[in-house]
Amino acid sequence: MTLTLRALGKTYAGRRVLADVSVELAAGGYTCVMGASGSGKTTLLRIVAGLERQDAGSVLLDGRAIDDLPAERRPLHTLFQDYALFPHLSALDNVAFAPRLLGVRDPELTARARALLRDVGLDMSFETRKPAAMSGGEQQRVALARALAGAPRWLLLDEPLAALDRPLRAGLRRLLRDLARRRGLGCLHVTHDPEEALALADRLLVFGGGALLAAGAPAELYAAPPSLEVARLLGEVTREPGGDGWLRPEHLRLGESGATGVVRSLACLGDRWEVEVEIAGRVHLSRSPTPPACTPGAAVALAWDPARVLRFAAPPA
Ligand SMILES: Nc1ncnc2c1ncn2[C@@H]1O[C@H](COP(=O)(O)OP(=O)(O)OP(=O)(O)O)[C@@H](O)[C@H]1O
Repeated sequence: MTLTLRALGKTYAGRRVLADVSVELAAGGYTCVMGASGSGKTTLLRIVAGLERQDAGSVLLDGRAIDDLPAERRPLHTLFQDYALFPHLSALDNVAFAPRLLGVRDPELTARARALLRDVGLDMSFETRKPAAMSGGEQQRVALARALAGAPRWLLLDEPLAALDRPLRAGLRRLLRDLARRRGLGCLHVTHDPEEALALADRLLVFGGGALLAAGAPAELYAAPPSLEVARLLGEVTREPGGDGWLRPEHLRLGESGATGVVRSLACLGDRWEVEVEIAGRVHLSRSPTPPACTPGAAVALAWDPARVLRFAAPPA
């Protein structure tokens, strides 16, 4: 089902939160939504879910407006950061909740809920456990199984992994991507995390000040962002030594020749190294996968490929 947002607008107490947002999202596509805090991402998701009413524009599924359809009748399911499981129900009963409402009965009901728990990587020991006896990652897996149980056409995800620590996040991210792809499920996923957006999305929407600033393939927007704001949302940038452009830190290399400066600091970030180099009073950031052969205070040179320099028009005054 194609999801179309047509000229959506929303104002809260005289303040415009979304302005004329139009975009068409293909069935089965994985779209991530990024933007600074307060840029209207959650509001957009809530409007699509039917939890909030827009002031202008329309939400359409396969070309048919669903604006008058209450949230529970839309073929969508929303996954929240805080899981929102029913605390008094076991994992199995949480998952069985929607199909039961739809009239599915045992033994089909239990079989279906069990299969879904298995699909999200939870073994039989979870069936009788209630949310309070589960970790955050396990609860989010149950929430995902519950979301899938109603066979939605679109999954709306509002920072679903934000409360989890890094290794858990990576595991759930892969699970989400695999489940969505295997089921041809469309996903609209709000995240602050560029790594998450780059890993999951085949399409990225970037919001700023309630408007759509950029839309495209995440890797392309990372490599060629249309503005400094979009560039920064997707990762760090550092100034071009001696110039007015910008570079991704991994494109600024410590070498034998180039712009010379002094090492200010060195840090190992696990899978990469980060070096701050000061040139003419400005600090530049260089990242590499291998340990740099320098120490703080040493004189070094920075080199870069001019084709990697990002240049942006000055923002409107
Ligand atoms: N019910 C409401 N009443 C009044 N203002 C609201 C309401 N809901 C949201 N807002 C305001 O609308 C703006 C956009 O909020 P929204 O939650 O959509 O932003 P966001 O991009 O999701 O932010 P964050 O990344 O911090 O979650 C914010 O300034 C927020 O304070």
